[in-house]
Amino acid sequence: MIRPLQRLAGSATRRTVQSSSLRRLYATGAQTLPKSTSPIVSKLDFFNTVTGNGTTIPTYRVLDGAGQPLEGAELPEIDEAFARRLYEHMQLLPTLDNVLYNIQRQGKISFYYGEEATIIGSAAALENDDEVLGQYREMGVLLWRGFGLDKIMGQCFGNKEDTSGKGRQMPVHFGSPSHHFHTISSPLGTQIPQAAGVGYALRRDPNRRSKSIATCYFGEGAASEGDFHAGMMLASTIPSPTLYIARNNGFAISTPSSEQYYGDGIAARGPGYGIDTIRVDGNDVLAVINAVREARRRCLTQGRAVLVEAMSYRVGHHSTSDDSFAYRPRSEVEDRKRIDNPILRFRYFMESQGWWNAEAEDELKARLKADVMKAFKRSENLKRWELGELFTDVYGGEEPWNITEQRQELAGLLKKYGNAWEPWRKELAKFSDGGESLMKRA
Ligand SMILES: Cc1ncc(C[n+]2csc(CCOP(=O)(O)OP(=O)(O)O)c2C)c(N)n1
Ligand SMILES: [K+]
Repeated sequence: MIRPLQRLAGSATRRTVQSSSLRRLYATGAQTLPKSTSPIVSKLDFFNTVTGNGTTIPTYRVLDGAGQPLEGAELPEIDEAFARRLYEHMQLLPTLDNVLYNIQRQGKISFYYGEEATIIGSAAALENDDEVLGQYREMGVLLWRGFGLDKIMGQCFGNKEDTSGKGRQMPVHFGSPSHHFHTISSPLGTQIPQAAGVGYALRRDPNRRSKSIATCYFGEGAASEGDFHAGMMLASTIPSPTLYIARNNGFAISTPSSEQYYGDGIAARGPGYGIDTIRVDGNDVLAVINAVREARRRCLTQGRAVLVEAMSYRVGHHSTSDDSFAYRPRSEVEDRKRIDNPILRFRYFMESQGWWNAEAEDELKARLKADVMKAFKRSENLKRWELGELFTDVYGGEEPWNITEQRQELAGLLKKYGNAWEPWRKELAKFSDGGESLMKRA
């Protein structure tokens, strides 16, 4: 009978034999452990930064705050016409923002909000038929692709110009198959794993393989959703040409990014998934163009995902239902507008090239405002879609029984209460917030 102690001694001997044979295997260079390129170290050392030594990931920029090239920076090759096109589109966003914001205050549409150098710079660096899956601040991509102000207004009003949404979506939830712009959905983060699927579909399509990529925009707040990690995992393990652009604008409504994550932003997560990553100054339109062009090139040549984190600051309120001065000082916003304004920075650059002056600025601002107001006035009077459209376009073939039932129920309700609706809507419009607080109480 073997006593426990002897059994232990016996297994210890076996372990010794095993480890010496392992030692021989290692000595001959044989790989017996899961594949890894990790070097072996004998120092007990924990880490929590990507770059090591406690330093954070750098931010790539080419223009300084005064619009002058940084020493050693390579600017993208752009001519005057292209620079003007960039600048006009950047200026168009705040113009639209102001008009739509004021319309909303009169209760005409639900809400609107926007951003500039990151959106226009990235749009300019993509091909117009790259698939785009946005969050809700990427209207500039559509404008860059020629979507047009009438279509923008049409979607916000839900009128007949809104040919894909047919008034069934919230304002600024655009979608346009012909512009390769997938419909925005309100739940945060859903587009992130979907984009990995779109990228994979492109890779499998013989006509689009190595030509088109999927581009996915999201905020640093959305990156806290589980869908972010699911998307990164998918794009990294089932490789696809998917470009992730994280817009880090410092706030997710009232949550500052300092409370959103404890690590080094969103960029630090890329290497964890083996994804090529860069952090770029999102207020430097030329740096964004360079970074996104190179990211796109990598997506296509490697057939793999790339992550770009664009750093900026949300100077506007989150939306028209938000008063951001409740959670950040007005002076902070004013400072950022003054010190780090993406439009102004590019204007300084244009001026230094002799491509822009005060006269051109005045002309542009007047023209953009007139264009936006014209589109707004036209849109206001256009007919809207029938309510019955609520039930179309989801199911092909015969209408399912439950949809028929819902359609009939709505018809009954409209018959009974339809007359009460119009005055109620007018009542709501009298409120400066479009009746939102009243609805909340109801
Ligand atoms: C799953 C989900 N949770 C919460 C919300 C409410 N919500 C809408 S926008 C938003 C903030 C998003 O912030 P971020 O992703 O950083 O984008 P940003 O608005 O700053 O561009 C929140 C919490 C939502 N739409 N979906
Ligand atoms: K954000």
